[in-house]
Amino acid sequence: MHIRFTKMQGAGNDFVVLDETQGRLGLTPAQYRFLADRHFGVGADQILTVRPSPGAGIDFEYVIHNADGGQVEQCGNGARCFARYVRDKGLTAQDTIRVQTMAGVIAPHLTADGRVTVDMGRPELEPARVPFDTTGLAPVSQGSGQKWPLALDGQASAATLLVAVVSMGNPHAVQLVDDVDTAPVAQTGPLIESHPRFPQRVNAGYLQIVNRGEVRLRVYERGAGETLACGTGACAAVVAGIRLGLLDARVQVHTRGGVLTIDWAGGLQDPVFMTGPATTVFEGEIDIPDAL
Ligand SMILES: N[C@@H](CCC[C@H](N)C(=O)O)C(=O)O
Repeated sequence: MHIRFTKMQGAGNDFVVLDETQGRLGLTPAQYRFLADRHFGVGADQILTVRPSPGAGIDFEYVIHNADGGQVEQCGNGARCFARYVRDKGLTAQDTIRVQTMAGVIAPHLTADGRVTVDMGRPELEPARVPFDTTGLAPVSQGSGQKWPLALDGQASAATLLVAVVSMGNPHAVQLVDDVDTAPVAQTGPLIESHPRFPQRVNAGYLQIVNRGEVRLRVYERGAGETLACGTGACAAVVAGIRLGLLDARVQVHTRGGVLTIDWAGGLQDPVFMTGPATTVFEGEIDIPDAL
């Protein structure tokens, strides 16, 4: 199969974007993996697919596959790139777009300065709904938040971490670290991602508080490994930091690929807003092998 694609990035989290507004390509998980492969395919953390409106009041459907080929509920940096893509391709003239994802409707807004602000919806903090299995665990309370012990068996040190669990439509485990540069992301990230207490696996965030309005963040993403930035990870980390009493309502999140601004008023019904860049890198065409 021969297809056209657009390569995009948001704060260094990179994407292959596919247009299915005129019909489905029908790609298999192996073909998504091929596109994401940095040696044999195009290379990307996620594949984003644009589909037509699924119903009244919704402008588009936004489908997300991780580099491992699995379909996932949400992608924040991708949402900004999605909005930039549909505008640049002339698929809409709107500044604010209502987009159906697996996790519900989100609303990206293209701002005058070229960035995109996304209403990411409200965070979910109930562990069972993240989902996180708390059986036999006692949380450590701090502020209005909770940290849960997570034993990393298989670690030489048999380390027990303390994680705040948050869903932004997709699951996140956020731990506080003194310095993201020395955090053992490559070692503990895969163990947290596949920890049995997270039945749908999890994105592992490493959060360094700089001050009440500024943090540094690294994320080992479910299905993609460490990325240069994770938008939902930034939202989840700021929500966790605010609940733990460590952060104010507006936070600049420094990732390895750029800065994201996260705003959250702090109530459980309040939506989280994420603002950041969305950039087209190049357009291309590729043959995807049928037998993968
Ligand atoms: N990079 C994303 C998140 C993509 C999905 C994630 N890896 C998951 O499996 O939930 C973002 O910017 O939010």
